[in-house]
Amino acid sequence: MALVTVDLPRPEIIACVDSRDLLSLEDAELDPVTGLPRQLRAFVVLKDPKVVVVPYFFSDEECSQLIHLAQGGWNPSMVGQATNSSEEDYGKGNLENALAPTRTSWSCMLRYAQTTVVERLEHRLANLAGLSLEQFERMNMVRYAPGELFDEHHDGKFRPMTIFVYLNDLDEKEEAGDTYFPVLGMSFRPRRGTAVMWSNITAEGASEDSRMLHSGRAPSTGIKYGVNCFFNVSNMRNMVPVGPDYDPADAAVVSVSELGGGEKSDTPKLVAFRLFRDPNVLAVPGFLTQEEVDYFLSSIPMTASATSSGTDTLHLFELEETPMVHSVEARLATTAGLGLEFLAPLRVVSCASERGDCNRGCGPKSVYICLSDQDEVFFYRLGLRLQLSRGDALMWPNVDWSTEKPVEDLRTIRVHQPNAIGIDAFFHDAAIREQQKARKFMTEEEAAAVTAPR
Ligand SMILES: O=C(O)CCC(=O)C(=O)O
Ligand SMILES: [Fe+2]
Repeated sequence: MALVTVDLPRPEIIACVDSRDLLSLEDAELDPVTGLPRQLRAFVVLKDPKVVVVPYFFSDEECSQLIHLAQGGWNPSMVGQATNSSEEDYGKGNLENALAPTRTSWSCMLRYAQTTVVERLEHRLANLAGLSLEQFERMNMVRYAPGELFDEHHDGKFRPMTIFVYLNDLDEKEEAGDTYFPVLGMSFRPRRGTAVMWSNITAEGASEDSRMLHSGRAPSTGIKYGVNCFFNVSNMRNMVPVGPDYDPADAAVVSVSELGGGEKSDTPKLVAFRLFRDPNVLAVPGFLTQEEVDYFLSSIPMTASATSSGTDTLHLFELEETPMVHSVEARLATTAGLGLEFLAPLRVVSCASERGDCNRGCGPKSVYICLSDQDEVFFYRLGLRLQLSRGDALMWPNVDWSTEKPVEDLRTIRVHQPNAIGIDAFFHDAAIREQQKARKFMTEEEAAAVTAPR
């Protein structure tokens, strides 16, 4: 990520920190409602430089949700091309732009407050760091299949603080997959929900603390999931101001299938209706044909059922998996006015009917296509109730680009009717398709079948 300028001596003896030894499950006394310890405990495992470990900082459910949100959104992790960049670029962190053998993991950036859980974690992280929420960068998820790694690097002096949280446990016998600090002589074992926090700058604050060099070492079996929670020197978290939530009774009701007269002709012509100007919410009646709706519904495994109150993925399609999937993807790209290469894999989902639980998606633009006979999507910050029939689509932005910096737009959060099923589609900021094809992505099944040499 960042170039390291100083060569410091490295101790031969390495201290391995297992957060479960610091605080066992029996001692943690988890609250049955939140899944978190009644009292979070932070352990200072090193005084200078200060390194803090917080066991059970995220609950099991919170960890699972983060992994779920990244599904289909994994891109090969990138590194900065330090040799071509100026000191100024490095200082600003404008560097993650190239594939490199020194970083072979996969990454996915979540959106700010993508769900209520994400928003809650953002606040918890800022409290732990003792820094402002505005300095928080979007959560940067990482995934390592066996053999994949992130070699020695420094998170950068433009990031005063890093909190890295492990989102799953590796096999009990697994000794690899740790986070290793060669200059400190310390190694951290991935433990679900455990946070490790350190500062990347010296106490004086002006320069990089070169002792914080670290690597994410490759697991040998199983997949390691984690999330980078970086605090930046600059304000990053810009949000569109939101007013109070609407009551359903005070909202405008629009029947999407009746827009444009509601006739169904033999030669379907797609028309996008703008239902809200700022933010720009579009509705496209009859976006999918009956045949297409049936096809997507038939992808849902018999055993699939929603397991949480939030958005649940029932089936994730591969990119261009079949000619029908490809043609729907291409239609989405044209209608959204964005290139196909930005469109993430389609997911058939069961939708959330509780406020805050619905996944806004990782990208700057979202699409929802109704597969249920009927649904009502309530944008409770816009006061807009949109009645949908099978095949009708909605599109909206998650980010306001009208000024030069991206501003997160939470006005388009929504709820559905209970048990609604549809397709969630997200357009990313990056050409996700090209990137996803640049490296072989190992599925959970493939990863379970391999052991990487250590
Ligand atoms: O995976 C790890 O253990 C550390 C990852 C890391 O340091 C990073 O992504 O910046
Ligand atoms: Fe790092």
